[in-house]
Amino acid sequence: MSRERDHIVAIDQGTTSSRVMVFDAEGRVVGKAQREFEQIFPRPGWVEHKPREILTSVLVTLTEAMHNAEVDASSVAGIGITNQRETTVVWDRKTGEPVHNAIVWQSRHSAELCRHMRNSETEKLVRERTGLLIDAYFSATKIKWLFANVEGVRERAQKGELLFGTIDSWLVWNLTGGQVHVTDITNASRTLLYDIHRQRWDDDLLELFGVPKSMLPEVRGCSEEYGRIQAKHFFGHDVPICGIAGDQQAALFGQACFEPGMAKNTYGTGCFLLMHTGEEARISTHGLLTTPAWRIGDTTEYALEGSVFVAGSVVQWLRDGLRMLGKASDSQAYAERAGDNDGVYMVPAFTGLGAPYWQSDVRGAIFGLSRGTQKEHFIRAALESMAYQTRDVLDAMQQDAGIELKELRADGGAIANDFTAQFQADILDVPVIRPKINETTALGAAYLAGLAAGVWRDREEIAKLWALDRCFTPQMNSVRREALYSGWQRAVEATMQYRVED
Ligand SMILES: Nc1ncnc2c1ncn2[C@@H]1O[C@H](COP(=O)(O)OP(=O)(O)O)[C@@H](O)[C@H]1O
Ligand SMILES: O=P(O)(O)OC[C@H](O)CO
Repeated sequence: MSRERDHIVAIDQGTTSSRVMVFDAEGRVVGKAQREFEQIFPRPGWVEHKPREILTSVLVTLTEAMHNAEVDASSVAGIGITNQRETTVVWDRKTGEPVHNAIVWQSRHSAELCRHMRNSETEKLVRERTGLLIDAYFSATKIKWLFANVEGVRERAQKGELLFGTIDSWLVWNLTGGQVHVTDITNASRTLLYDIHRQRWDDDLLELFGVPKSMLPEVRGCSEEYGRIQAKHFFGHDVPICGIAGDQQAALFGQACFEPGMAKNTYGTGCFLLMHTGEEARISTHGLLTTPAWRIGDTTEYALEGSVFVAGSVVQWLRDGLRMLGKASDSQAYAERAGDNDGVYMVPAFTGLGAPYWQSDVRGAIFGLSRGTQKEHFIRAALESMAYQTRDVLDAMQQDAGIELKELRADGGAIANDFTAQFQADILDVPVIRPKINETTALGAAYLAGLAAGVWRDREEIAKLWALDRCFTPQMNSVRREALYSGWQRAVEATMQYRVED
């Protein structure tokens, strides 16, 4: 067993599971554990989690991962946390008891409330200060929903009895025994309450959403010590928690996208394309979000983000909902067998459309069915939808940033699929490159913690650890590419004609 402090533990608290990974100083995974937890769907389009179950899943996987790694807790220099962003927890500052389930990022609880809040003035204010837009995706709308719908919550918050946090805050508060109520800039920036330019909670936005400042966490950088995990949770060692970032920003860091113009796309439940834009916060005019990439020391860097709500989860739906697949990876063979899409397009707008459309009251649709349509075409259309949605956001991003992408660094469960990766390269006409370590989210959190703990010296050292698994180069001719993509654009147009009440 190693005695030097040269390991870093990363907690990756995701939408469907909690994962913990133990990394060594070469950035290699030496142990890991993962646990799924309950997804609660109280109504169509609504998603909730139990905050205490999330905490338990983290504590259990933390122990399991350390056992699997066979390293002593005394060799761990620090813990990094990365998390599903925007998901909202409100709890009692004395007892730690949540006032409600966590309201999850994709959930449409606050969609109607957002419709009432939107006008040219509020939209301008929000866009200029936060880089976001008024959508049920973001935390402040979920807090407002809790105030309006859960008895006594607004009053208790006004009396200073309650705390708010995204999942990182909830975890740090609990892991430190209720001592530390913090978040980092990347998570704060997704609340709709944080001015990303001045880098502080914004009084006008607090007033707009009716949120008392007393319930908000202190906002810190991404790579510094926030507090120490209680020894009882970590084999008797109170190791520092010294890295925090939202999962998509952590993946950007884990992919070593450190230069302006570098971009990564993570194909998980949803799909999140982030392009590093340097120290400049560019406000999008094409339906994208502006978001801090990280703050390290006194330097804040920014990214443009295209958030797609449904990507890998369309494959989960084929597997669990339609029972068309035994396992997600079987989708590749079906798609290849189909040969082409046979004119079939699937628009998986299960919880509305995110970037660049931002239409919460549309739902999924499938087009181009004929008597000859087979299961293979259906599955292929589902996989192709991830690539088309990515093209939608990349086209918008290239216009916003004025930068032509040279390559796309890809990660996440669904890009393990070679068909998807190749088709993505073809539809973008840009090489898609997959790193050896596909778990870049956890890796990013580990790097941020490891920089603070002194395991890695600087980003140059980290960039050298990035290693290629496979590069998918575009093979499709441009006539076919544009014909396919124009079919997709017509399918999206038609989907947006059919509105539901949400
Ligand atoms: N080989 C595959 N082909 C296509 N989709 C896949 C494949 N493997 C996993 N997926 C999809 O990827 C998602 C899991 O990716 P992951 O990065 O673990 O997601 P998250 O972090 O959002 O929970 C699931 O939605 C699953 O359906
Ligand atoms: O948990 P993931 O990987 O689906 O990511 C969720 C995003 O952070 C939501 O903004």
